[in-house]
Amino acid sequence: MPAQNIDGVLLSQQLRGEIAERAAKLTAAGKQPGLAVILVGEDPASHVYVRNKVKACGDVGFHSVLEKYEADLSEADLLARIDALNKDPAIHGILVQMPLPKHIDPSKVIEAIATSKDVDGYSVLSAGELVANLPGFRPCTPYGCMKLIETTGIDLRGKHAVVIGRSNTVGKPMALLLLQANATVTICHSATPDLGLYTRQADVVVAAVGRRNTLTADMVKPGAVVIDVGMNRDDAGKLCGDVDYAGVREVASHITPVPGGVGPMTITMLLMNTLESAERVHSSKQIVPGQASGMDPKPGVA
Ligand SMILES: Nc1nc(=O)c2c([nH]1)NC[C@@H]1CN(c3ccc(C(=O)N[C@@H](CCC(=O)O)C(=O)O)cc3)C=[N+]21
Repeated sequence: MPAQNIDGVLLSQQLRGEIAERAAKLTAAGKQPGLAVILVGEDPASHVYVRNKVKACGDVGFHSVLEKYEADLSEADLLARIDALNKDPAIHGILVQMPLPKHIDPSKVIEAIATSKDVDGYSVLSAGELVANLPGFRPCTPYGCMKLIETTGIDLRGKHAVVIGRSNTVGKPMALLLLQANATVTICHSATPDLGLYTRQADVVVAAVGRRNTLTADMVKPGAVVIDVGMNRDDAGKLCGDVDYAGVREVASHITPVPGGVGPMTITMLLMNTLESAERVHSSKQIVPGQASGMDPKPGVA
């Protein structure tokens, strides 16, 4: 029996419905959620993504502002814009679309965003909150992957999850989220000599490599859950993931398609983070030493 398709468009629709309801309550109370999206330069793909994000905001009743700048915008001017948005009470989330032009240091820009508005979850402080199990904004793509995995009903406790890829935006946070859900986690990457050796033992595989056909049917344990974060083009120029969907579908129990899997969920979790920022769900922004709410329940237990 072929794998069940995990439909990221459908799950996004459901979650965006809930987000819209919660947003309407805030708006009625005079606190409409607001997202600012900044785009620098001419990258055509970035223009498409940014347009989708702004449209998604409108669909759930958020206020949004899109600021587009020429590729020669100075780093200082960009930092000044972020500073103004940090202080703007109508804005609860700030997203600076990556990649930035080469003369701008992405790390400087990300760290300039107030942690309370870092809805991408890209800053060092947000990353630290994830590592420490503290409340905070989780990076949208791995956060969305966790929601997709949840729909399969799999209990991750005691399961082996293999993440392929170690980027700061996907692979590393993905591994931490799976770990937090009590999976045993293996991280594989470009220097892993025999990928199949690991993936064949996996109950869950998350592929986030950026190379098509990285995961093929012979590398997958029967019944595994397969999440495809890849965004590549095939020879015909069609969007495809890192997974050989047609082959792996015959072996896995559940699999996400590309497009229509992880991509839409990335935008949905951006909306969720922005909503929770407006609701001030994560109010832990001053970290008080010794009061970390995410302390391990039983200190000393590995
Ligand atoms: N600061 C920042 N935050 C980001 O979250 C961020 C970024 N920079 N830079 C670029 C990447 C890429 N990204 C995508 C989000 C949704 C889809 C998406 O919805 N994809 C659709 C298909 C879209 C199509 O057909 O081209 C899908 O998979 O079904 C894709 C890519 C967010 N990114």
